Amino acid sequence: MNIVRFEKVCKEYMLGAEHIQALKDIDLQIKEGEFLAIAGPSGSGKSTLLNLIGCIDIPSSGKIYINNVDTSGQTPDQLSALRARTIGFIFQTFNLFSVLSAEENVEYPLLQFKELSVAQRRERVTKFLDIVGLSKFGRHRPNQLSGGQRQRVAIARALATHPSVILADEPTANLDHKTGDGILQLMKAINEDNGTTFVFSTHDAKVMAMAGRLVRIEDGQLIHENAVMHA
Ligand SMILES: Nc1ncnc2c1ncn2[C@@H]1O[C@H](COP(=O)(O)OP(=O)(O)OP(=O)(O)O)[C@@H](O)[C@H]1O
Repeated sequence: MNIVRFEKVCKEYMLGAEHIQALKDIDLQIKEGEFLAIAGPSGSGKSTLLNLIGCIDIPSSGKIYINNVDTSGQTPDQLSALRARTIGFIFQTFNLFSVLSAEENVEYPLLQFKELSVAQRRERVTKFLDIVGLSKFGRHRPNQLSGGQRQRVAIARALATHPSVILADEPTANLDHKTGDGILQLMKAINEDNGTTFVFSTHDAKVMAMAGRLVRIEDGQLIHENAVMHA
């Protein structure tokens, strides 16, 4: 099943009087269970594309379907509910709450799901901190964790809501090579073990090489796609 479908999607920004065409006629389909990299140089449109998939932003024209739901017909409230239930986010700067412990950071997005009991929330927190290898660090605050550990907390937080797809905007950009490698390996293992769909942007060739599928973007256009044989 397609989790994401873009049909002739364009995104324009106005910068003063200047018209910036950030994305042009993007046609893209992302299937359940993919481990997909979006690669391209700085300014090519990777973040814009991820923001549109994540319903953080809306297209100037074209259609975006998430789980076969046409997002163009949705109100801002409906879009934010769709986002909360369907999309997990991982950021290059981790974006954890510094005053909350690792456990509390993972629990935070679950607080809006009124159908979950306290026990069910705790169960998910324990499960996903375990999956990312941080069972012993639940009480630590972000400033008591390394960069790689912080990104692992962010991955657990993204997984906790059981999203259809996890979007990661340059998830290794602020990590040294070895730590970044570990984060990618972890995402890949979660993809293989649980079938979680990941879409991540990168301009790092080593990160691209780990993708199941690579989508290249340049000047706001998809230039070619290929399956990565050794992934
Ligand atoms: N809010 C905005 N207002 C105006 N222009 C924008 C805005 N956001 C992005 N752009 C422009 O759209 C284009 C694509 O930007 P985008 O951030 O998607 O690129 P990127 O590939 O993610 O770059 P990087 O790798 O440097 O993060 C760029 O020309 C950028 O300057």
